[in-house]
Amino acid sequence: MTENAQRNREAEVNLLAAAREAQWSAAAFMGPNTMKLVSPAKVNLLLAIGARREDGYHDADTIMHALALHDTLYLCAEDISADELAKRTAEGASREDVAVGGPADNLVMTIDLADRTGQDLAVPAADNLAFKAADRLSRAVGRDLPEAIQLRIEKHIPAQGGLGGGSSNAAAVLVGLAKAWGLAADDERVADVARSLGADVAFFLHGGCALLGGVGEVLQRRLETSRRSVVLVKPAEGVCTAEAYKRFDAAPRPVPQDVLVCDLAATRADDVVLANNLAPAAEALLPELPSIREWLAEQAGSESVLLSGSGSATFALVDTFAGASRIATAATAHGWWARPTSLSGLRAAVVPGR
Ligand SMILES: C[C@](O)(CO)[C@H](O)COP(=O)(O)OP(=O)(O)OC[C@H]1O[C@@H](n2ccc(N)nc2=O)[C@H](O)[C@@H]1O
Ligand SMILES: Nc1ncnc2c1ncn2[C@@H]1O[C@H](COP(=O)(O)OP(=O)(O)OP(=O)(O)O)[C@@H](O)[C@H]1O
Repeated sequence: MTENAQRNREAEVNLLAAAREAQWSAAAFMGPNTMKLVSPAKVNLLLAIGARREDGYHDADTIMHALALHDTLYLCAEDISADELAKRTAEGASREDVAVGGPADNLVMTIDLADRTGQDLAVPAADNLAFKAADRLSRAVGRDLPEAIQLRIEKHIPAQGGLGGGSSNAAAVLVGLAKAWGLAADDERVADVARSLGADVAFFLHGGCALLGGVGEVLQRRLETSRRSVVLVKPAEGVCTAEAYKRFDAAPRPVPQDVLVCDLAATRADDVVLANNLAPAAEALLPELPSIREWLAEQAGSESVLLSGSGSATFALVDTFAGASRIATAATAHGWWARPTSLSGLRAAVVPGR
């Protein structure tokens, strides 16, 4: 094939992909039963890990703050006939984007994951936290009639960044299905399922800024949110959260007591002194992380820079969005993924007016 023909072939493929995207967006925007959901990222302003418990999890005091950076989800749940369920279940058996769950294998879910972060994240539907959320909620409320759920996830939050993307997607699905299934917004079964899915999921039901205890899933109280800008910088590699905790156990180091006392008493996000005692363990797993932290500290001052959760995203708090954008542009030139954003009061929520 000549170079030109090759280029034309690639252009055709891109056009096809673009047309498919446009078709999906149009369907999503026009479908009367399709809900649009916002699914924000988070950073941990404080992460104070304590002792390892019997179940392998660690006690944790954490202050999480939602970001304006978010994934967008489109969710459509519809009743189907038993024949249709059987047909879709049979078709789905050989497809990675389809998973079947519910108390009577009655729920067939299709997940279309569009990764906009450049990572090309591919997660089989059955492993997607969004599916696990739907499956567990349907069991918790005993929905056993044939049902189909179509979910589109447009990802802007990089995975394995310590930014809680998967957990936030799960929370958004819980919120969307609670609405579709006529559950009260404060139905305890929604909160219970959230806590069962992972340490970070419950936070996203509240969003904004909050102090959490337990293993990071028990809301203690809310803090006044901040309006500061944020720049996120992440190397190509992620950090596996479980690995970071394992490394932490080899040499546990507490957050300094004076910082902990100050943070546990803080009522405003702006008063929180940044601290994360999981950071040394995560940084030991990924040698590029200390270089990113040092580079960011030169740009924004070391007291404003912290690894988020188990990483691999490091964030810096900056006073202006222009400042965050300037640093993000410079970080991109180093080959890192970087985004300017801001702290926000967002939570996992249905976008109204659709
Ligand atoms: C690092 C943080 O993101 C900070 O917000 C969280 O602590 C982790 O939240 P997450 O990703 O929702 O974590 P999960 O999916 O619940 O747990 C992943 C793994 O991390 C470890 N883990 C997590 C939370 C915790 N308090 N103690 C732990 O030891 C466990 O090995 C667990 O198997
Ligand atoms: N909806 C989802 N979005 C992203 N990742 C998902 C999702 N469902 C399951 N995963 C899996 O979870 C892994 C971690 O993704 P996630 O974005 O939640 O990481 P994280 O930012 O480190 O999370 P946390 O801050 O909660 O530890 C991914 O590598 C992927 O295999």
